[in-house]
Amino acid sequence: MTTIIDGNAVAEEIRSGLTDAIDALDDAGVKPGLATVLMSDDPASETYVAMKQRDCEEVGIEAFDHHLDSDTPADELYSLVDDLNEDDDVHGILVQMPVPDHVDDRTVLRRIDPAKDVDGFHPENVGRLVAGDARFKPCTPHGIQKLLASVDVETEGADVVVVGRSDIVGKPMANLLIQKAAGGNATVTVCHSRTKDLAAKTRQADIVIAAVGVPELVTGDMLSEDTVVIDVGVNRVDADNEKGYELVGDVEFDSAKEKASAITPVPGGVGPMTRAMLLWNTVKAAAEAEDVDIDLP
Ligand SMILES: Nc1nc2c(c(=O)[nH]1)N[C@@H](CN(C=O)c1ccc(C(=O)N[C@@H](CCC(=O)O)C(=O)O)cc1)CN2
Repeated sequence: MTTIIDGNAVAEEIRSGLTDAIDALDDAGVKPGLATVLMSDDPASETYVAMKQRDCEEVGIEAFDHHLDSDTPADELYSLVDDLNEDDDVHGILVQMPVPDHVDDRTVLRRIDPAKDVDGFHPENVGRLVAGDARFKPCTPHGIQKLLASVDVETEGADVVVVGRSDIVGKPMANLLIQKAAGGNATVTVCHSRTKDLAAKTRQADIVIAAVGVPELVTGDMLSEDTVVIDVGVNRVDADNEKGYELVGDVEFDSAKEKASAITPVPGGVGPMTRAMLLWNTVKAAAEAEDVDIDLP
C-alpha cells in the first residue's frame, strides 16, 4: 500500500504550530512582516506570490506587496531592496525567482540583508548552511525534510538521489541531507543533465527527490520497489480544460506510485510546504530581529 504524502495537511500543521510563536511576538508588541517582490508577469510566479501573501494574512504576518513591471531598470529593484532592508516593519524579504534576464539575480540576492533573507539564498546564508550552521534553511528543502519526518522516513544511512542541481532546491537539499547536524546523515547522489545513466542511479536509491523542471521525467521503471518519491516539479502543461493547463510533476505519478512506498502528489505535495516554511522563516527572522524567545514547530 503506497502512502500518498499530503503536503496540504502537513503545511496546515506547520501553520497552526506557528500560532504560539506569533502570539508570543504579539505579546511583545511585534507583528512579523514579509515583503514580497515580484518583477515578472509570469502567471505561475504571480500565483505563487499571491498564495504566499494569502498565507501570511491567514497566520497573522503582515504582507508588503511590491510588484514591478518586468522591464523596470535593475537599479530600481536594487534600491527597493535597500529600502526594505532599512524598514523596521519588514523582517523578511523575498524576491520571487526567476527575475528578468536584464537583472543579475546574484546581485539582487547579495543586496538583501542576510538577517532578512528568509529564502536563505544570500551567499552568507548559503555558506552558513554548508558549514552546518544554517540561519534560514531554504524553504523547499526544509519543507521536504518536514514531509519525510511526517511519514517517519529516516534519512540516516539512506541512499538518496537528488535529480536537479538548482540553487533553490537541488544544492541546498543535497547539503542538508549529507549533514549529521541537519538531521540528514544520508549518502547523496546529485544527478543532472549530464548524468550518464539516470535510471541506474535512481534505481539504487531509497529516496528519490526530483527537482529538475522536466514534466514526468522520472517514471516507475526507473525506481526500485518501496522507494520514497518526493516530486518537487510543478510544471504547467497544456490541457483542454478551463484553465488551459494542468499541473504535472517531474515524476510520472501513476507508474511511480506502483513502485513507491510513499510519494508526494502534484499539486498538494511539496508546493504547500515551500510556502509554509517561508512563514516559518519569517517568524524566526522577526523573533531574532526583535529579540523575542519563541518555540518553532
Ligand atoms: N524567491 C523564491 N522564488 C522561487 C522559489 C522560492 O522558494 N523562493 N521556489 C520556486 C517555486 N515556488 C515558490 O515560489 C512555489 C512553487 C509551488 C508552490 C505551490 O504552492 N504549488 C501548489 C500549486 C499552485 C498552483 O496552483 O499553481 C502545489 O504544488 O500544490 C508554491 C511556491 C520558484 N521561485
